[in-house]
Amino acid sequence: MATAHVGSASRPRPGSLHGTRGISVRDVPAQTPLPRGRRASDRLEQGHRHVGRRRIAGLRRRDRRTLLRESNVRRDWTTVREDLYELAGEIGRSLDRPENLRLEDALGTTTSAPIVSPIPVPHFESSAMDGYAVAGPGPWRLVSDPVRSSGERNIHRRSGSIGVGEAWPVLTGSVLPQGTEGVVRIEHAETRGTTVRSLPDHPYNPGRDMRRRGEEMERGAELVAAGTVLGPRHVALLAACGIDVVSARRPMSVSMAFTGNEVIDSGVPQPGEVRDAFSAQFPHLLRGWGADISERTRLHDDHDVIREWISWASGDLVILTGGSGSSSQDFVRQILEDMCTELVATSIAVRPGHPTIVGRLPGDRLVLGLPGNPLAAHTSLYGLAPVALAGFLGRTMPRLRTAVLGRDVPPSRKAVTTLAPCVLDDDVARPCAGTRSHMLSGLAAADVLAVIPPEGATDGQRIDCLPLD
Ligand SMILES: Nc1nc2c(c(=O)[nH]1)N[C@H]1C(S)=C(S)[C@@H](COP(=O)(O)OP(=O)(O)OC[C@H]3O[C@@H](n4cnc5c(N)ncnc54)[C@H](O)[C@@H]3O)O[C@H]1N2
Ligand code: MOO
Repeated sequence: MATAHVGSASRPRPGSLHGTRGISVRDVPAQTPLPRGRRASDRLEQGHRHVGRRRIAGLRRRDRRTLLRESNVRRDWTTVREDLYELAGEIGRSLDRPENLRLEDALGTTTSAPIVSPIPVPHFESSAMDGYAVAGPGPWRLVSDPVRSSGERNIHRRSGSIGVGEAWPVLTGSVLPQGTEGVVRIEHAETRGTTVRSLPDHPYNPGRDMRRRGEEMERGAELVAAGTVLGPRHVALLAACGIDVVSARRPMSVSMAFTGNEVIDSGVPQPGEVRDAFSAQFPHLLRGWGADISERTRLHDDHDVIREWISWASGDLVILTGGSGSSSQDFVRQILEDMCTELVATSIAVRPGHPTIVGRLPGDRLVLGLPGNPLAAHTSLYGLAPVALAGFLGRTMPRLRTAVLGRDVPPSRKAVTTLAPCVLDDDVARPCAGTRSHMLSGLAAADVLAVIPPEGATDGQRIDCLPLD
């Protein structure tokens, strides 16, 4: 990972052309021939290897501006993801706040330690069917009457014992009497008076339809690993094993603001207006990745308003959309470059989404400044937000899936990674139409975002893909 700290700035860095307190930038021109076996993305990151997570807190404003001007180079997309994961992990660990949560409050939280079973599973010998517990070959003599439920009486708990030639009525899940050698299902038995026989077409099999203590898991077996996002299925297993309290990290809280005076919330947009294409679904996407939305709001394009909101945003992760460009009216960029104490990226070598800003705000908060262009905002969100959440919560880095590319994609003219909305046809990713960064029709049709490397990819090549859920 490329890390540069202002404090360690005096060390000369290989490959730097010039330095500002040791932080220097060298942009390798895209047309430079690549050494054998190197990818264009290697070149990009190699050229900028000292541009990365850098602490800028405490710098004088002028030094900060110089640093940012020089560091406003495109960082490799994969490296930005790795650096973001690491920074989010640092912040998550520094806050160190696993909590003991009641199981019913734990859904969607992330376990901070492995959870083991306090009991063997199953924890007692029981019948898997309604019928008769028996011992020895049939016929058998019933030694107990069936019991009937009434009130709070738990008839599954009734215990007893049988000997060879004896039968005992059982229910699915009830304790087997001592001496049981097998269970005869009720529909496979004929009962006359106190005599029970197996029907001729269902001969008795000893050992059948019994649930053995510990056959699924031993006591102490791991039920869920540390770092597991507890879903309904995990909660079911934990409940079945008698777990009442789990040690888990609470979800990462997210504050979201959507900027743009031209953005309208409802109805058909007029010329000069756009209909907000983010706020209806971004919070849901984030919740699906394990976040808790603490704030969502629309903000006017007003420097002071945006700055004030960022200062007070309470989320562990602060997300803004729009204003990420470099014009005098793009306040989000100006404010984040001023406020961030550490910057992972001010520009990413990815298309769409290159103006995305990734950094750390005072108060141990992460920030993503997403572009306003609708496809770019989505590709940045899908590419970065799950990584931030995973790092923060101590989960593993979200996996990319792979697919076979369904057609040639030429090298990128700007040596950037392309996130291409693709339809999945079995294992074949076919690029969609309608994927310029202001368009959404390709994304709506797509199943994945194919990660096309800067050098392009050929028909039939296996490539990474970001899932779109
Ligand atoms: N001179 C340059 N201009 C632009 C560049 C560049 O490199 N040089 N980059 C372009 C790219 S790429 C992007 S992406 C955008 C980044 O724009 P901003 O993040 O500053 O966003 P805005 O200017 O506020 O908006 C851009 C676009 O998106 C629409 N928008 C904004 N919010 C929403 C929303 N909630 N729902 C739907 N659409 C939204 C907004 O109306 C604009 O059309 O800059 C390019 N320009
Ligand atoms: O990079 Mo822009 O973010 O292509 O739309």
